[in-house]
Amino acid sequence: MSIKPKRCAGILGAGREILTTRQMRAVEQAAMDSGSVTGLQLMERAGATAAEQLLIRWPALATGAGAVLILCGPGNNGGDGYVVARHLARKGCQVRVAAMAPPATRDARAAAAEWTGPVSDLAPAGPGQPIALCVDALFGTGLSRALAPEIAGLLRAIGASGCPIAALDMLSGLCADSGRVLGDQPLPEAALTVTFHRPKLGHVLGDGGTLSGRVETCDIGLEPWQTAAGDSALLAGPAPALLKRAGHKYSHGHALILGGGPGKGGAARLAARAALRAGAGLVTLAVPAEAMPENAARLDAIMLSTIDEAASLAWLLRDSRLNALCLGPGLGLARARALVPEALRAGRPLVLDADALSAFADGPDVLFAQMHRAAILTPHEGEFARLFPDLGRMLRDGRDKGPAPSRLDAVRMAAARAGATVLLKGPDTVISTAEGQARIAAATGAQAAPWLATAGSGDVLSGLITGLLARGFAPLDAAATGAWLHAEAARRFGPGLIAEDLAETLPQVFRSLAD
Ligand SMILES: NC(=O)C1=CN([C@@H]2O[C@H](COP(=O)(O)OP(=O)(O)OC[C@H]3O[C@@H](n4cnc5c(N)ncnc54)[C@H](OP(=O)(O)O)[C@@H]3O)[C@@H](O)[C@H]2O)[C@@H](O)CC1
Ligand SMILES: Nc1ncnc2c1ncn2[C@@H]1O[C@H](COP(=O)(O)OP(=O)(O)O)[C@@H](O)[C@H]1O
Ligand SMILES: [K+]
Repeated sequence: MSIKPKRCAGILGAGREILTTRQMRAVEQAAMDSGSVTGLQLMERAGATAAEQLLIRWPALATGAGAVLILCGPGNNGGDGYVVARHLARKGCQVRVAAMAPPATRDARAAAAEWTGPVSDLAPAGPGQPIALCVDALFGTGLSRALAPEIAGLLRAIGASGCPIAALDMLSGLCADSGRVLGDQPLPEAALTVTFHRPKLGHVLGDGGTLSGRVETCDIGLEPWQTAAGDSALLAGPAPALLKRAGHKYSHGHALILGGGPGKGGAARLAARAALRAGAGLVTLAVPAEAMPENAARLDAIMLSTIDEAASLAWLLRDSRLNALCLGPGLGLARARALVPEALRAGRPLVLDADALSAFADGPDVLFAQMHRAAILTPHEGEFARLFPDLGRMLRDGRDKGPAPSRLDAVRMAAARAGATVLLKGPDTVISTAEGQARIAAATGAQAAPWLATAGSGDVLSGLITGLLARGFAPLDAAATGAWLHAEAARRFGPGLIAEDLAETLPQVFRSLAD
């Protein structure tokens, strides 16, 4: 069978589809049903391209300098492993294959039959034998339950020995649909995961964002059948219209940030500054009268207004140029209970965060009953669990069986229930509209931005999204672009970041987009 080398790319790329296992199988099935390719040919392409990636990352293997241990499972993931073994051996690598069970699918049996070297049991394959690389071909998208303790233990021992692990398709033990580790056995971190056609949810969500290591996505010729996947979650990225077009300040919108009482104004000021830096033409911060002196002393480009009660908000909103609102950061629970219904009644695009969410923890349905489609809720995990206790439990409770429910499943259900767009914050921020259109802003793996775990960074995110809403972005685009900008600013600034730095780094991010 002649195989041409295929194109491979890292995981990132705005707008990239991230597939579920079911979607991946649908694409594969559509390709096979077309008669253009067989399952065995796909396996051959997968194994060949994976072997190529391994040699790009560890070129010394081809000199025979160290042995490669390939652990093969019973399914097609194991089948890929036998193909990798053959290609690596052909390139001069010292290859050892260990199987946990005989191949159990037709394609895996055919791939195993073409591997002419010895195959040992898994047990003696553990540490003690010097190996330069371990290829994990135990389980991929077919993982249906937790790894047996001895298998997880073997992977951990290999990881602890310092030997890098390269996973084929998924690190074994990780649920491909949620990125959650099935069961309670810890897994080591892979140095590299080579996946096929498209990244899977399990590479970016949950533990998968870290445990997958660097993810290389390789083309195996399935592109013509991608449509069989249907609608997918997309990776968040900068919306095409992010750079400002010509116009005066009012053509870029006027954001209204509702702030709280004296001594508690930092969060709302952070949000207001972020809204302005995101490009809103004007930003007004509205606070109670007693908080005016404090805010007036701290603000210049941001305008100030007094709002003491719901009636004064209603009066202010008679100005229809105030086209996006932000309620939550530093607002205070009582003020949130008073102002959120009035803000929602105006029907304008708005962000509800922090206190504007917690204020309704006792009766989330009351909040949802007032919701409209231009609203965006931006809870962190704690706020999410307060508003959607059953979904919070669904994410917290351990799972032995796959597929485990993912953060994306949870946010989709939450958005449908709330009747609004919901953005669930975390290193793997997930966003869904009420209709289930989804985006993932992954700040994990090569795109990690751990510096975002700092007080006030969520307030900045609310402000960024509000600024983009003021500029006229649709809620899903505002949320996804805001989350991407937030993480991108953090990545650019790097270690030492505090919340104030995020908005100040935005000009650099915008400049890089203009280049
Ligand atoms: N889709 C594509 O386009 C392409 C897919 N390709 C490759 O195929 C892979 C998917 O293959 P797959 O469906 O055969 O599943 P796989 O991951 O090998 O495992 C299933 C086997 O494991 C078993 N098993 C499960 N969990 C277990 C556990 N905890 N402990 C013990 N056993 C467990 C399960 O048994 P069962 O659950 O039935 O009891 C079954 O026997 C995919 O990841 C990619 O590498 C490429 O070749 C080409 C293109
Ligand atoms: N480890 C991390 N990696 C990437 N992003 C993170 C990490 N931890 C937190 N974040 C992001 O930082 C922000 C924190 O928001 P939040 O929890 O509301 O904090 P605060 O209330 O202090 O502003 C969210 O946008 C979240 O996605
Ligand atoms: K694997």
